[in-house]
Amino acid sequence: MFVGCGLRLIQSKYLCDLNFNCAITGIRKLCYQAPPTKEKLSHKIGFIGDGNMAKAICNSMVKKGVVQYSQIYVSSPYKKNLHVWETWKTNVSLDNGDVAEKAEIIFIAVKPHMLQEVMDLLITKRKDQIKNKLFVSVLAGVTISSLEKFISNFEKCRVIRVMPNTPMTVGEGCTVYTPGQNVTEDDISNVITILEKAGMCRRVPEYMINAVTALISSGPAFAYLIIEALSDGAVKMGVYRDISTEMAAQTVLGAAKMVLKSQKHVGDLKDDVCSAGGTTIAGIHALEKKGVRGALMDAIEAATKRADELGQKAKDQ
Ligand SMILES: NC(=O)C1=CN([C@@H]2O[C@H](COP(=O)(O)OP(=O)(O)OC[C@H]3O[C@@H](n4cnc5c(N)ncnc54)[C@H](OP(=O)(O)O)[C@@H]3O)[C@@H](O)[C@H]2O)C=CC1
Ligand SMILES: O=C(O)[C@@H]1CCC=N1
Repeated sequence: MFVGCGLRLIQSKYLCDLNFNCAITGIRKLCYQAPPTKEKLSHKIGFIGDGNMAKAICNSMVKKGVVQYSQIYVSSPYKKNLHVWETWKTNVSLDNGDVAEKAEIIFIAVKPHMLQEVMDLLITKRKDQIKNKLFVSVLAGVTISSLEKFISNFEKCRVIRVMPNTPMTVGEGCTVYTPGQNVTEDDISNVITILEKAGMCRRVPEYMINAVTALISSGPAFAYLIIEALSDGAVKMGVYRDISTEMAAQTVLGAAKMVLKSQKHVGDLKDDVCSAGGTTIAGIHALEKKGVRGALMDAIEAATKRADELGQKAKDQ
């Protein structure tokens, strides 16, 4: 079928195949195979850690009707942090043990360096009360084997490592997950019900997850920087700031949708915009002279290496 086709055609056909969920094998097939999701969950969902990621997951679940705020349990040692959760009428506690004891699906959403302290306290204070739970880690870099070291202290507990991103707040998230051993199909179904309603959700083998963390979890920050810089350029050339930022964001959003929906290779889409002797190719030349592609590749490499380091630190603890 592809004999004599250019690489771009093969790649764009490949993207279509992925979109239509056909003709894929091996690890790629694994990425797209998942148990069916559910409409709603009746479980109590816990968050140990009350920050940006916990809020993004909680609010996207509630917005999509997967759970109600009354099903959410959240803890932080700092009362001031819990105020906003109280206004949502979730169940709050200053003791992580309460959340681990009451909730059935528990998101660990603290910073990676806090993991040891948090889990050691749970083991010391609540080991016998915490049974049959599903722990879901969003910690950058921290491996399933590091997590299972702690989880194995609690009877019949299981762990899934997920890597989400904050755009799930607006229903445009991108999340990956890797199940630990002993996780059931129903566990996976419950977790992807939460994640898929908030955007794209794919399973990946664990060896990919740090690079994917760089791409999808750090990626929004890279995209914000690019949008801000595009807006700065327009301001420099005389466009008002408020409209330039809005237009820069909509342009990036539109370009992203073209990549996902047009079934064309991303390079062909770029070429479609570049008229011979026109404005765009002049801009592309300026970007290439500054090494923008290399800079973005370096950003993914640096963020991946940092996730590797965070994972190593957690292992060494
Ligand atoms: N932000 C993102 O886009 C993404 C983050 N992640 C991961 O999510 C995790 C959380 O990140 P993020 O939400 O950004 O971080 P935040 O700092 O916003 O949230 C962590 C929260 O945990 C609180 N906290 C501190 N100590 C404890 C404790 N002992 N028990 C319970 N809570 C505690 C912190 O309080 P205080 O601030 O007052 O110390 C803070 O509010 C990290 O592991 C990160 O790698 C993954 C993907 C994307
Ligand atoms: O910067 C961080 O470490 C976290 C994890 C990925 C996105 N934010």
